[in-house]
Amino acid sequence: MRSKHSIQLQRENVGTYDFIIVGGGTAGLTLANRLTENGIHSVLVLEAGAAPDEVKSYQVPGADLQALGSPIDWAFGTLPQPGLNGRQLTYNQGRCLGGSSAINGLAYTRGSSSIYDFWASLGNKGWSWEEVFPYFKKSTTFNAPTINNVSALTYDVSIYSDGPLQLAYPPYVYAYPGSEAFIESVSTLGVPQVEELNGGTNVGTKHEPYTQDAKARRSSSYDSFYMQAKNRSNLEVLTMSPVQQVILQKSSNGVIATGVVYTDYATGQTLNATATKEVIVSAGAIKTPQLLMLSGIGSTKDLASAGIQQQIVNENVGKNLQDHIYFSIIAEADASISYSSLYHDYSKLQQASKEYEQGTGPLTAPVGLAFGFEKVSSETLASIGASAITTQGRSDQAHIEYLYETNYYPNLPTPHYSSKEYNTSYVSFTAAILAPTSRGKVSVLSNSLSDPPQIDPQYYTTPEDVALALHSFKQLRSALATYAQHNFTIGLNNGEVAPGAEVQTDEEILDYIRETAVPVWHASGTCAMRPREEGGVVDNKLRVYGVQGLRVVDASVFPVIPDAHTVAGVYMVAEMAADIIKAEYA
Ligand SMILES: Cc1cc2nc3c(=O)[nH]c(=O)nc-3n(C[C@H](O)[C@H](O)[C@H](O)COP(=O)(O)OP(=O)(O)OC[C@H]3O[C@@H](n4cnc5c(N)ncnc54)[C@H](O)[C@@H]3O)c2cc1C
Repeated sequence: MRSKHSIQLQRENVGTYDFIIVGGGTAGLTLANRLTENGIHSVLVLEAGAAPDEVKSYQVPGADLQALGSPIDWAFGTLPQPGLNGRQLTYNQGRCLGGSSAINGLAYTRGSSSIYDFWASLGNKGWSWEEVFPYFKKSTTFNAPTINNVSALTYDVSIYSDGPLQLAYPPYVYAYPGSEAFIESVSTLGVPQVEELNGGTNVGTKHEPYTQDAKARRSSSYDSFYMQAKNRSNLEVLTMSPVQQVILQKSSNGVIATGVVYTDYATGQTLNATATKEVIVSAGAIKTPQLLMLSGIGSTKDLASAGIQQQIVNENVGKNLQDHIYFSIIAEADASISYSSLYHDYSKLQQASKEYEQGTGPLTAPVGLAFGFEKVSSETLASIGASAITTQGRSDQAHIEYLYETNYYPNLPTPHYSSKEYNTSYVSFTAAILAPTSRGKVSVLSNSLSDPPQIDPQYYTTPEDVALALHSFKQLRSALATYAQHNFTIGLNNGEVAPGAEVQTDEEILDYIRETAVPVWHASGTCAMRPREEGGVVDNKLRVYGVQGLRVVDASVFPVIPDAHTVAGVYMVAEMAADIIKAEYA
């Protein structure tokens, strides 16, 4: 779909704006809203994909996994991963207005204050928790639950405000006993049940709010920031318009970004648009470094091997890729607490759809239903061989996330596709490392946007990451044993079907993890905000080193990945960036 704005733009060939934003995703649409709200600046957003309504079920929280592989997903692939026994993973990223906020798992988590204080300590003045917190708050509205009969549905309304992004607990969890039992089980691991996790202390277990409104519809940046701004006359949004290159001009004052080259899919034309003030790249942590490289900004070796003429040398572009990665222990469970049947019995799915129309039932909630964030003590980190984490300024944060999934997760290998297992239901106990020490890379294969970026996350390639993975597996097994006392699981060994009780030694456990882990899709850090000589691509005002009029605003600027799901941090970065930019052009 093309927006009406795009048709108008095409006809009139209006090509000059104050700001051009590349990518109408999470950060891009947040920024577009804030930069146009004073009515002074004109903004063009160029988005490679369509509007998310192309896949209307994107709005249904419980259909979150169905968006993967659909037309609004880039569905990239990784390079073979040495830490995953050579497996190549699909790497999903949103390709539509709303970007990844339109296809993600909806969890809204800000992370520990110490992460942002750490960002500031890395040479990023202005980014401490105290300074970023108002921007987390500004973007959100929290819709308090109408029923208060669930002990883990707690919240502190003072840390949210009246921003466009809607947050809520799904109606389904009001009456769902499974996640309460999970929270209780995780609390036996030394992870206390807490009232709120988004106020700067990200250690504990509870339900978390989701990016959905009071009627259980997804609130992506498209549904929130874009919908609020879409009729402003100073905002133009072009869908199906991938940017091929940022135009850089050399002058006596240095290199200046003056606009972009983009392809208009509707007409097949390749056009220019001009920015009188700035080009802002918000194409996400995978595509932003790719676009900078295609524009001639990057490492000499990488650009030369791809046949790209270098404009600016920056060895750090695409480096420092950080991500979280999940694995799960899966247990057979009573059908009443599992979503499994929705994946193999269409009558159940149809029933759930009808319930959703009434604002109830399993589709009001995403598949990941309850959370626990463990801060591993320095003593334990030392005893498992992960003490390097403490010396890297990351001792005061959550190191592991525990997540409760109401189905067989990840869905490969999937026993319910075989006839023997057809009617079996499952729940999954999932763990992710939140303080990865491994670092990967995004690079380019050629000088064409048509070639996919080369994604190499390097999961589980450091001893610390492996040690934390093993630790979390053992923690998950004990949590499952507690959970089994509620009689929700079926069968021996607390219902465990994967990997199964025969997997016991560290070597066997690690092999299972390497064979089954999947990304959490939190790609960050590939255009890090840091001093240039310490690995940076942008400064603390998010300006690309060596180029005037060019900024990056998206997950790629995170210098260090937060100990949480990343979307809240992206909204915060975009809110901050908008104020930084508006102050510069006031
Ligand atoms: C499947 C999945 C599940 C996730 N689950 C969660 C979760 O539950 N909670 C959470 O907090 N986080 C989650 N995340 C992560 C979170 O959604 C992302 O970190 C965040 O949305 C990234 O925002 P961004 O602005 O950096 O990039 P995006 O939102 O991905 O936006 C980038 C945009 O740029 C566009 N684009 C790219 N290249 C070009 C080009 N050349 N020209 C024009 N446009 C271009 C893309 O199409 C896209 O719309 C998930 C992510 C995924 C993919």
